[in-house]
Amino acid sequence: MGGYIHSALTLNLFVFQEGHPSALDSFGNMMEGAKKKKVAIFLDYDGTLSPIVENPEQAFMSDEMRAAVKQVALRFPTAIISGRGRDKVKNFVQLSELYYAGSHGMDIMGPADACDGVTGNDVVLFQPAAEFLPMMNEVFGLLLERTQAIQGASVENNTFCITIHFRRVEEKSWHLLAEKVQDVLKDYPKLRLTQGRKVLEVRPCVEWDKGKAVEYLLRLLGLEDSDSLPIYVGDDTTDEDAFNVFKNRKIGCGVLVTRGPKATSASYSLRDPPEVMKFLHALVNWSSSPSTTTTTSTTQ
Ligand SMILES: O=P(O)(O)OC[C@H]1O[C@H](O[C@H]2O[C@H](CO)[C@@H](O)[C@H](O)[C@H]2O)[C@H](O)[C@@H](O)[C@@H]1O
Repeated sequence: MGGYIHSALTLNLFVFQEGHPSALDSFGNMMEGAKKKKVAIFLDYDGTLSPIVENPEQAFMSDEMRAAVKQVALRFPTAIISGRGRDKVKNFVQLSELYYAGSHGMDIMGPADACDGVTGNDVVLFQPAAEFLPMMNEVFGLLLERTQAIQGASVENNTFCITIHFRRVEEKSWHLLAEKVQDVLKDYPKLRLTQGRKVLEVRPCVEWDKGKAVEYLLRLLGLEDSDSLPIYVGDDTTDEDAFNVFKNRKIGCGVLVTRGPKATSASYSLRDPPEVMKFLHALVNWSSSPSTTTTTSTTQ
């Protein structure tokens, strides 16, 4: 019996890898069409640049990863697109050369020197759910209060999104936690509940997600045409919104970070953050190779 299950899993993985080859093994193919194109890089944070850990406050990225992202950002317009609050993810990444889209893309900021006529500090570019801020703070307080009795549960304020973590909650209490969250939301019809990796997330009912944030940044950077090659690397269900933009518009390359087979709209895969780092190094080497003539966006 165990042998059959093992063979079935191996077969599933084989089928997945056929459809979503490794972005490292297929790097040449992936970048073949990119010569003379304007490349832009979009990176998710948790599970992509940093490992998934029990305590979300300790999801640090390594110095090597930071150095790799910095090298990429010096060569291509680069953005971090995260479910975390913008300031929080920026504190983890600690690089000023990047665009940051926090709260699943609902809080977009650019480096001042990349924004017309602005010098000095970072510039907030777009907040499609700005009016929800007081409501989000109110609901954050209620969720903290109503879930505090559940051992291991924690609530994270991600500005335009509230994340309820259950990674450290006993499985038998997951249902109770979900009920408590739904109970709070009954009084807030303008908020909706989504799910990520061992988290529930409360978001405003606005038509905005990581995919919309990527489209916004592509427009801003003048990278919407077929002369561009945007690449998005992410590991979570929320990253599928960005992969779908590429798939529907027939542009770019989506790269899913996963150890096992998953339903995805990405075209390529990588196994874990160490492989993501190798991929970033490959991009840096590729941009420096003599046969590569990349065009840099004028707004970068
Ligand atoms: O869009 P992302 O940058 O991937 O952010 C998504 C959520 O990531 C964080 O939670 C996840 O990582 C934690 C640390 O490894 C882990 O403990 C948790 O179970 C994961 O879901 C972050 O804490 C959330 O706020 C983000 O929404």
